[in-house]
Amino acid sequence: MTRVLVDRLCLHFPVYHSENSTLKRSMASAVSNRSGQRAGSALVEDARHRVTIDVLKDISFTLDKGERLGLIGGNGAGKTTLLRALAGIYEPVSGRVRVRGSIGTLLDTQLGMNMELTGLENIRLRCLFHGFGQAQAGSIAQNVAEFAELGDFLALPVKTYSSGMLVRLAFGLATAITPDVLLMDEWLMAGDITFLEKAKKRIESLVQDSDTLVMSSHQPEIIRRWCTRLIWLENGQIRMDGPTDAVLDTYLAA
Ligand SMILES: Nc1ncnc2c1ncn2[C@@H]1O[C@H](COP(=O)(O)OP(=O)(O)OP(=O)(O)O)[C@@H](O)[C@H]1O
Repeated sequence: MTRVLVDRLCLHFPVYHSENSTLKRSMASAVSNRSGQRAGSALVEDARHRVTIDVLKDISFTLDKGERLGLIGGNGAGKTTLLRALAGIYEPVSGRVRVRGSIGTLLDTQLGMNMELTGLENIRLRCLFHGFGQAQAGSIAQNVAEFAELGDFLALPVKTYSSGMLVRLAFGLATAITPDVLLMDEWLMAGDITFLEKAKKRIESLVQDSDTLVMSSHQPEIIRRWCTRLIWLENGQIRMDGPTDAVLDTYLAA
């Protein structure tokens, strides 16, 4: 069963809006011609003289149930943007993205979190969103409370949390519900040592239980342990797609 379909996905971001800017003029002059892109550059000037960064260019792949895909590539290659496009946060400029089944995201601590509500209210809201009944919502709330160890803070608005506390809540919540497709960016590293150890154990069991995984990482040992397949992104394009060892060995040797 195909869980994820990405078909000729293209995504770009405008880098400048103002008409009379020195920055815009200097960026535009970096683009060799007005209709296209300079070889090897991500900068493009379109027909309306807007300078944009071409972040993802013609990305196509499918993922079957059970596959664990790692995204690798240098800084700015487009890994996070691709994860966000899979999560539905970014709409494709062209091409399409289809994900079949429930999606769980570990991309950003504030994603899906209402900062005005308390920790407990955020947990209940997420359960409501997933259509869970009261009993299941209660056990998820207990599970998150035990994991996050936030005590009385769970009854306070999330905007009063420190960044480490927010990570505990977001991470606990995101990992309490096992999705069909788990999308995960680099580890959320804003925690203390005890928390990171707990987080590692919890994420390992979530990765095992989710049937399909897409994760971005710069850590070869994590990639080898968790991924069955790798896509190497370079300047927003797929440079290589294949079994983990083959792609990682080529990437590390390059
Ligand atoms: N909201 C945005 N507006 C403009 N440019 C953006 C935006 N988000 C990302 N970019 C650009 O898109 C490109 C790809 O960024 P992305 O974060 O996807 O890379 P990455 O492969 O995840 O990098 P890293 O390994 O450094 O996290 C970069 O050139 C970045 O500057």
